[in-house]
Amino acid sequence: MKWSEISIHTTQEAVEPVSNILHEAGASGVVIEDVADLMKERNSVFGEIYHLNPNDYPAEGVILKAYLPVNSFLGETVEEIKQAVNNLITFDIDLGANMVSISEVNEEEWATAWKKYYKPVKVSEKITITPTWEDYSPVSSDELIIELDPGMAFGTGTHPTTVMSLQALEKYLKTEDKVADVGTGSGVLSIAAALLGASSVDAFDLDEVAVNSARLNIKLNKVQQTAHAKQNDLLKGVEGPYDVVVANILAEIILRFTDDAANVLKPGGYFITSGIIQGKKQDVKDDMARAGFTIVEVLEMEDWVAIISRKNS
Ligand SMILES: C[S@@+](CC[C@H](N)C(=O)[O-])C[C@H]1O[C@@H](n2cnc3c(N)ncnc32)[C@H](O)[C@@H]1O
Repeated sequence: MKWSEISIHTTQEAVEPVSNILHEAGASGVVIEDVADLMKERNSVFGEIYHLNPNDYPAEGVILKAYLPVNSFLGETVEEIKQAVNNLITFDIDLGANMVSISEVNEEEWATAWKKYYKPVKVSEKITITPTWEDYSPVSSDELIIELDPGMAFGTGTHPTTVMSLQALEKYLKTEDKVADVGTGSGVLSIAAALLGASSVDAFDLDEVAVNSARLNIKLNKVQQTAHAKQNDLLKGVEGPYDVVVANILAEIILRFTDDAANVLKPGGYFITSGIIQGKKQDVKDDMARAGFTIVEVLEMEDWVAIISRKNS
């Protein structure tokens, strides 16, 4: 698969909002590099990756790098990223150089770029996510290890929205539960659900590439007896019943299927939603109440919110 590297040269102040834009555009991880450090490697970095004259770069600021798969939506996505970054000026955020550059990298270069940054991460009490190339040994006997290969998946599994979803699954999922994972991406939440003892997990994603990568990761983690990935638009045509529905997807999309989630969940079942920005928290809470849910917990990490609701009996 071909990947596109999106680099944005900006200021420290803009790191968080620009990272959020990249995440919302579908990047599962953002690499932040200090320009001063990069200048030290100017020959390789500026020469090979950016194809720019190093003298054009001031020795300050940061470069945010994210990777998106090259597909038919890429052009549109890049335009949306540029637009969203420029919109930040309206909020008085100093974008500095605000240079957006795009280059295509192949599988090998992409994997090498990630290998530098992607290490095993303990994301919850029990779950550690580790890249396939790391030789990781569990620290305790009840530790659950999810192996992800970002060379064939979207996610490193360590974005705050994913981490909060994993923490909520660990807390609310019971052994033998039936689970639906809406917007599975790399399949990380489905793998976690299976490792936590679910009896079956249906993983849905609209994107065919995501479905394929979820299938590969499910197999890699040896949970293919329990978890199955399928291309599907949200919960359309899905009957359930489920004990848990988990969805790490944008608030605007969650609002489109709260009724369907209520329909497929058993009374008392949990709806774990993440990927919600602070500004949309109240909209999602209100819609949960309208659709027959009671909010049981709200988690917050950086600027992101996860809402755990329970279907009323
Ligand atoms: C933020 S990613 C979450 C990936 C993974 N579940 C995680 O927690 O790391 C959101 C996923 O939702 C998928 N998605 C977006 N719209 C969808 C829809 N209408 N139906 C199903 N999946 C959708 C995207 O393709 C993407 O893989």
